[in-house]
Amino acid sequence: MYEKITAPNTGSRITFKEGEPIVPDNPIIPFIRGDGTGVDIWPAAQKVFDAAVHAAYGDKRQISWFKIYAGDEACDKYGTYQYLPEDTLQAIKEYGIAIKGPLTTPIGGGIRSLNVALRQINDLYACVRPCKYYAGTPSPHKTPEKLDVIIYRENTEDIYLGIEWRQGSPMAEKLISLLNNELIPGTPEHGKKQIPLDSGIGIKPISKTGSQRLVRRAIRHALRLPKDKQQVTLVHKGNIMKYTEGAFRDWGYELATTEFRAECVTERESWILSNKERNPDITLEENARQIEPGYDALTPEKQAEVTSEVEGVLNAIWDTHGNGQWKEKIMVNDRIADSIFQQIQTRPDEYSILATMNLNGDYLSDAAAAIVGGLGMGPGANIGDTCAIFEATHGTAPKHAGLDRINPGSVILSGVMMLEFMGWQEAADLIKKGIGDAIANRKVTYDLARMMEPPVDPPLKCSEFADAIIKHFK
Ligand SMILES: NC(=O)C1=CN([C@@H]2O[C@H](COP(=O)(O)OP(=O)(O)OC[C@H]3O[C@@H](n4cnc5c(N)ncnc54)[C@H](OP(=O)(O)O)[C@@H]3O)[C@@H](O)[C@H]2O)C=CC1
Ligand SMILES: O=C(O)CCC(=O)C(=O)O
Ligand SMILES: [Mg+2]
Repeated sequence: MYEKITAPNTGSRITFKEGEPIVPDNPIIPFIRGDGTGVDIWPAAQKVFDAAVHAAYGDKRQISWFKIYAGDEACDKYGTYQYLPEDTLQAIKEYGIAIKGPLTTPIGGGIRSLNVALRQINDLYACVRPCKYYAGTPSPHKTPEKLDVIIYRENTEDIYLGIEWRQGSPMAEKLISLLNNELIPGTPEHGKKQIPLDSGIGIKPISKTGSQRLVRRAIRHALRLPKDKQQVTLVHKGNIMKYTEGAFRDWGYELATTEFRAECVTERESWILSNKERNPDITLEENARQIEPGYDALTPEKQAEVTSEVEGVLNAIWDTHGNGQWKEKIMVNDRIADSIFQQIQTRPDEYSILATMNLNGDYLSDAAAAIVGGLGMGPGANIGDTCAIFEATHGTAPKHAGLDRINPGSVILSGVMMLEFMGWQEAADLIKKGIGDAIANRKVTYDLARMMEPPVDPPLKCSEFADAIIKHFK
């Protein structure tokens, strides 16, 4: 049934029920080694995964690895330009959970990005990237231990839809003409704006369905966190782009206050409720004044809108959320994208889950990883309703490829996420302990070694770091 690969002859498939995996004791898990530093990272990571599963479960549980191909390795095996063979797509679909190393984005035509293609083909709509500090990890930040966030990044639309036209192409010219001559003049709020004729054009679609399914997963995750981390922040640039970024925020709030009404409170609702808790006789108008900066400068219509919002909230949730009950709920708030970049630096402990659209989440996940030690410490998962692919935040880091020096930490921590997703918590915990203790004992690769005080010299090789992690299971 496959053209050039054969599944292991031991083990069985992981299946999904209502978005959750059902995992046998001997699952078959496809893996893609990856390009560039994938040659160094994958063997190191696989060694750690196998050792952890064996240490946690003895012979009772075991992963049967199924090698599948993408990127340069696929071209070697399947032929020129065969970056993403049908065999690979079929195996991922069939076995449900896969893990991969980084893949080079080919320059030129064809598939825009193999990594993005894998996420879109499998509808892996949530890119989940936790950034948590391991004690002893060197960081450019003074208090990196205060950052413990999980980025939930929408993974299929926004710039990932990749709808663009090159400057000067007939389609770009046609579209600009349509926009300048019909659509912009036909929309009074656009005034006399015109698109310069020599523009390239990119389209950034943000759908309600795509936004809400991402936020749904983020809220469900928040429900599983300890009480003090039960918070979801909607990240957007809605002050500028109201119908894409602003809509993402609005749809997020809508979902939180309908589907998760019993479990959630929004930040604004919490202000309204606490105003009344502090002063039970507060008028609706005074309450509105306290939640809306510049209330007195608003038009009477706008003031009436805010007052009616206050009344609506009190009528709807005072009984269920008032008198401090809201403090037990998941707090849903929102922050403007540029502000959240400084907030994770200046007030890192005020955030938990950051739900973002695609591009904002791409930037934010590298930035947050930098605080906790860099791209060598940035794991990730791409999750859909019937499939999940685990992979690091970083790319192929080509200048380090084949030198056995790169930090395999991100792929190893992506494996920890995979084991947790499978419910194999004991094995995941062993790896986390191993990484934490190795770092605390200054057993680190070059990237962390150079930032340590005093620097670690010589640093461990990539393969040696894997051994150090295993040694520190005990
Ligand atoms: N999911 C994926 O597979 C992704 C693939 N890519 C692709 O990867 C290729 C290279 O992209 P590039 O922009 O160079 O970004 P990379 O993330 O590959 O590397 C940039 C730099 O980050 C540091 N770094 C990356 N990985 C690690 C690691 N494991 N341990 C320690 N440090 C690390 C290195 O910094 P230093 O040298 O200073 O130590 C490296 O030079 C491109 O083709 C890109 O499209 C990019 C992102 C994600
Ligand atoms: O696929 C790529 O080239 C880039 C992907 C990326 O940057 C990411 O997933 O964070
Ligand atoms: Mg990225």
